[in-house]
Amino acid sequence: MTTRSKIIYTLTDEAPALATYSLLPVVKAFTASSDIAVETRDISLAGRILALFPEFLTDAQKQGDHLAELGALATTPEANIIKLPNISASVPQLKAAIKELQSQGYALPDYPDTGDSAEVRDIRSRYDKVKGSAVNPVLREGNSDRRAPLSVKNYARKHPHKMGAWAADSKSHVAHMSSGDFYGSEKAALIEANGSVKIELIGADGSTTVLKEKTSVLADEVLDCSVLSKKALRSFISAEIEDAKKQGVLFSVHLKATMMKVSDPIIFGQIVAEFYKSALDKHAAALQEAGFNLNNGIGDLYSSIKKLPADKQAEIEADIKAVYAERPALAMVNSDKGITNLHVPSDVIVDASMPAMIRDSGKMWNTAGELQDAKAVIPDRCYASIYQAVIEDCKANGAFNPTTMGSVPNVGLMAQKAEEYGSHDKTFQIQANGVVRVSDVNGKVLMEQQVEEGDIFRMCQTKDAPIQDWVKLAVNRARLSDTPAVFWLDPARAHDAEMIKKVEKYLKDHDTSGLDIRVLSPVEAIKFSLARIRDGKDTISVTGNVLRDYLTDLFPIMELGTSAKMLSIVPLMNGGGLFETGAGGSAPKHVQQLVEENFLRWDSLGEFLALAASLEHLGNTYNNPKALVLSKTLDEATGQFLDNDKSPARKVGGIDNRGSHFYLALYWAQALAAQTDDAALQAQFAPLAKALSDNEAKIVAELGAVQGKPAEIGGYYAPDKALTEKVMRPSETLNAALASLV
Ligand SMILES: NC(=O)C1=CN([C@@H]2O[C@H](COP(=O)(O)OP(=O)(O)OC[C@H]3O[C@@H](n4cnc5c(N)ncnc54)[C@H](OP(=O)(O)O)[C@@H]3O)[C@@H](O)[C@H]2O)C=CC1
Ligand SMILES: O=C(O)CCC(=O)C(=O)O
Ligand SMILES: [Mg+2]
Repeated sequence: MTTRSKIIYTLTDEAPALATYSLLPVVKAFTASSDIAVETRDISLAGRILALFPEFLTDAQKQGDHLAELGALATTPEANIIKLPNISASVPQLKAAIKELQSQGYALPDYPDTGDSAEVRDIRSRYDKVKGSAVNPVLREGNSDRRAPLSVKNYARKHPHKMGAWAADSKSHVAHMSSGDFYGSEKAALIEANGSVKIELIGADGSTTVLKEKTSVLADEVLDCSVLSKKALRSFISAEIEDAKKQGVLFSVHLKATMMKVSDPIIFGQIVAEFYKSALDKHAAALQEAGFNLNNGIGDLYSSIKKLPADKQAEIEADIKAVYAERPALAMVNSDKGITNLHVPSDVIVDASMPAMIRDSGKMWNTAGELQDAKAVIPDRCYASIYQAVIEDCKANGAFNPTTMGSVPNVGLMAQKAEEYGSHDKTFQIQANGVVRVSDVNGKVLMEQQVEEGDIFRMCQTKDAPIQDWVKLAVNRARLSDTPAVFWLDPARAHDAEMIKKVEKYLKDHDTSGLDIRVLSPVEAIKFSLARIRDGKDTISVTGNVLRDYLTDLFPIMELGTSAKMLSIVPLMNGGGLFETGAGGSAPKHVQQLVEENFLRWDSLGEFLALAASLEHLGNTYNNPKALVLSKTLDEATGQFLDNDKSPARKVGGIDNRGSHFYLALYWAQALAAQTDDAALQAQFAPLAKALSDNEAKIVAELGAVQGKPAEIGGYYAPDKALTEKVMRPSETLNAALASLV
């Protein structure tokens, strides 16, 4: 007898949420007889907003805080969570979601841009809890192991995606600052004993402002702090705008304004300010009156000026247009709709956008909808140089070849909000010139930074237990896959220098005999890894939190065409499992395509891989042999799925996400019918395998018949459940076959 064990499947946003309407019924039907409960929790942006404001909602509208519940679960050995990508909302997205919910009858307060009353501050601080990357850091109570399983790598070799050719004289390049950035100012401190630290600004006038009263610290953790100078940033941007114009390349900006939700919108805002300087300076007073916020992008200008008189609006719009004539051409997000790189801070996210540029011959889209060489502005030097190294490699050696290239899996440090991605509550835009001091409870100054008004100060924490776990994970991976592992750490950064000492120390806790484990700076590490992948060889990247994010889009996008095909496991430090699906995001473009032509090109391979890993974990932790049979057969089904190339096509006419789920169900049922480890499962699934295979043509036709026409799902952030279910489950024959199982 087994204990009834549970898998939590998360409900998120955009394309993955739509795909769930079709895939989850398959998962539930297949697991129902195996003593496995599959439950859902809503961590969508809309769901998280509703959970914030119970007093504004009717009883029927109220929603519990599922994210907090899962965050607590993630610290227990029982956790078994399948986490799909979710929206990390910028302010414009947050406002759009609020507006949509209000229109659906939820009496939520508006997001307050201005105002300082206690009530306004309370509302703003509640909304700020769902802003940016607010889900992943809560659930990620472990480090990450992201890789392309062999079957997926073999699939990519057999069915290579398109890679744009690279020209040796490509003008594309990365532009970064050479001083005044976070990289240049980083300081670090190793904490000796449990306690807390205080962050204060000592003004040049002698005044003291407490920036953060108390930050708890644990013995042996690494603290670091750094500053990005507003002045240096502005003069860097001004020079790069000139240079882009001179070279005739597109100007584009690549930040992580969603995950770095405090610092990067400010950097983005400064770039907007510099680019549109003449028009913004001229209309400064009117724009202030309209409530325009630079950090929300130039799109916010267009929506805020609607409040101004028509002639003023027209004047501002004309002056913005005139800017485009003087400035270099901007890289476009959507040239048909006139959406530029500087419209919204969440449209161009560095982890996905730089690899896409590299995949597309190093080019980005211009206003005519053509590809053109670009200057990719990544202001801070901490990680910018790795992309320049890839660009140089492609210029010298041409595009990478997916049929022959090796792989770069990643072991990433991320537990307990490690490094930059946990820095938001310790990041401040400085209000006056002076010195920021970080001191302990005895008043001993641990670190200090000279600052000027407008600079961004940030402090990060990296706990020791996660570092030890990360080193262990790296050694295990290197051993299991017999592959060299490289720690990407830069001795010139104060934080990394501390990390190198720890890595050297903790490697001694493991048997590393016969393993090739190195520590290289990011630029050396990427050069080493690139040379090896060109030779068809694999190299494990062992990185901190940011490079984990960047590399797990970069290499998969080059190797597999998309990071959606990645296996993405987070062994939680207290024994549970978090199974992320793919390594990419929630693909907003895909929703648009579904709504316009009832075609969803979302690839759920990441979900299939995560589910197999989750079932295996459940089988082992709850001694449930049926779960192990389900896992093994799901793996076989996924192999078959890849062999027969049943991934969604990109355009109407081929099978889409729903069709791909049908084939997974068919192959999974066939594998269950063929296995002999569990006779009951075999007997149960043989008729389903027969029904699905007998009706293959009919089901594919039913699924195909709906394509090519608009689909109505009744919302973007909070689609209507009944309408969406109808859209996502259009095959009566498939629905009836699945229903026969439960
Ligand atoms: N784990 C998480 O929760 C993550 C969340 N995000 C969030 O996702 C949102 C969008 O981010 P963005 O930077 O645009 O990156 P995305 O990864 O969502 O999208 C970039 C492009 O990648 C392709 N893609 C991604 N996933 C799939 C898939 N499963 N199947 C097929 N194609 C896929 C699509 O390209 P094409 O259409 O050309 O095929 C897509 O347009 C943001 O809110 C971001 O914060 C981002 C990363 C991780
Ligand atoms: O949490 C987020 O906003 C994005 C996460 C992400 O990009 C990743 O983990 O790869
Ligand atoms: Mg990412």
